[in-house]
Amino acid sequence: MSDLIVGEHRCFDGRLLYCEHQSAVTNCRMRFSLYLPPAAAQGPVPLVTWLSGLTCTEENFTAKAGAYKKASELGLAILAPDTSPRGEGVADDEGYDMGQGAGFYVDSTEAPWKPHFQMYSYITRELRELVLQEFPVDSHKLGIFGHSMGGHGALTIYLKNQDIYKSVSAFAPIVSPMNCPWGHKALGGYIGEDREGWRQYDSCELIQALGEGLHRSKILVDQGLADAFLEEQLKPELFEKACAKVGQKLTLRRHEGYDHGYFFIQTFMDDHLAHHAALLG
Ligand SMILES: N[C@@H](CCC(=O)N[C@@H](CS)C(=O)NCC(=O)O)C(=O)O
Repeated sequence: MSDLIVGEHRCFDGRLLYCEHQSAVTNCRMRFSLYLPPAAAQGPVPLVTWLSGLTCTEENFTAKAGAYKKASELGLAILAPDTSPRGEGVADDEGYDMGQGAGFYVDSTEAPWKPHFQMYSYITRELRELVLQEFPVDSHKLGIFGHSMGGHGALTIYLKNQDIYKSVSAFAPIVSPMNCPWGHKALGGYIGEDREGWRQYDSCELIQALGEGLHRSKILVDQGLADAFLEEQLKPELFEKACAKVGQKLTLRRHEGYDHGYFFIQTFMDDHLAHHAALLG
């Protein structure tokens, strides 16, 4: 048994693991949860990584998304990391939208964030390699999805690493941090005020820059129309336009009455898992 495991629960005949390790990338202890479906007892299974939104730890998705019944049936493993480095020696901000709980899945270049806030490298390199090494997961069948700040993380990480991730989807993603207050604050703080550097973390910019080089897997995005952040922060129409410009297939579903929270997420979770299972095979 892996010595990363600090808690284990049987769940829909699979294993829900809580894990902890010392990260060389974020320079602190990091926690994540990992669901292994029953099929993982027979051999490597596809893995989807879930990236959570602002204020979340690994626990929000694990306890509130209602994902594991379907993941068990489909034979999908799900990895849910924390959203930032944490601890007393780690920089923080008074606001909920910066610092601990708000890593934005970028590699910081600026003080005071740079020594720990390296979430892009942590997710795409260190954590991925650790999970592949320690658990029965198929390195050729990796997908990524997320919510809000984590939707931004999933879309940008997928677009920058299509050799690694074969499927992507998002719930209420921040599609263009270059065009919303959450993004301006986070990218300005973590990357610095030179907006040229922001383009590498903006899914609308990335998709247009890739153009014909795009992987042609369909992207799935769900958005609630009663989401309080829709107009000021999320702006899915910008991603819709960017995808249309380069011929990227996108299913963007707008749902009357749904807000930004995990009840919205759990309502459409099965569709997202089926989307990933179909693309990962
Ligand atoms: N005012 C909210 C804003 C943050 C927020 O809505 N976070 C979303 C992601 S952007 C979330 O998933 N919150 C935790 C939860 O619903 O379990 C708070 O402080 O919780």
